[in-house]
Amino acid sequence: MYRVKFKRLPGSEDIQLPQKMSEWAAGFDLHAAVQEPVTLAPGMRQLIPTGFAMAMPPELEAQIRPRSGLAYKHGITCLNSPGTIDADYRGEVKVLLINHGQEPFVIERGERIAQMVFQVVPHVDIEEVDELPDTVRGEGGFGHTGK
Ligand SMILES: O=c1ccn([C@H]2C[C@H](O)[C@@H](COP(=O)(O)OP(=O)(O)OP(=O)(O)O)O2)c(=O)[nH]1
Ligand SMILES: [Mg+2]
Repeated sequence: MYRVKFKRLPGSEDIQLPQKMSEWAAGFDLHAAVQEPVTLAPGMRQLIPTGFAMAMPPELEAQIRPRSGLAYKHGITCLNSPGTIDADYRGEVKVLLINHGQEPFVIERGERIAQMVFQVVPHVDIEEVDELPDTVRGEGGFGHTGK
């Protein structure tokens, strides 16, 4: 079990902190901390505040992912999916939504707009070399094994 600290930001006291909607949900739903309803016209993107900042242990990252219901019903998704929240980021968590649908979509204050999934991220040291170890695959890729 990892402990992650959440801090509500000024003006967002009424916004629900990220919340799991079922016991074993992978994601914590994120709520829109928009002051006024925001209308996303078809094809448009908007950075939506969530009203909180957080601090997690350095072995974690958090991914911001779309909600499938919004994607299926309205074409609303995260443009940079999955968004990456670094363990050392202390700014407000924001969600970059895009409307891939045909209709304008209104985001109301407090609405659940995306979800956040925590992951353990291996920290890696880079070593520059002249030769890489051989493999059977070699440089084959991008469908070289067939359809
Ligand atoms: O959907 C997202 C993606 C990122 N961030 C915040 C947290 C993350 O730690 C920071 C930087 O994100 P990223 O590394 O993806 O963006 P960048 O363009 O590389 O910016 P930077 O130069 O600040 O790292 O922005 C969000 O709030 N929401
Ligand atoms: Mg970056």
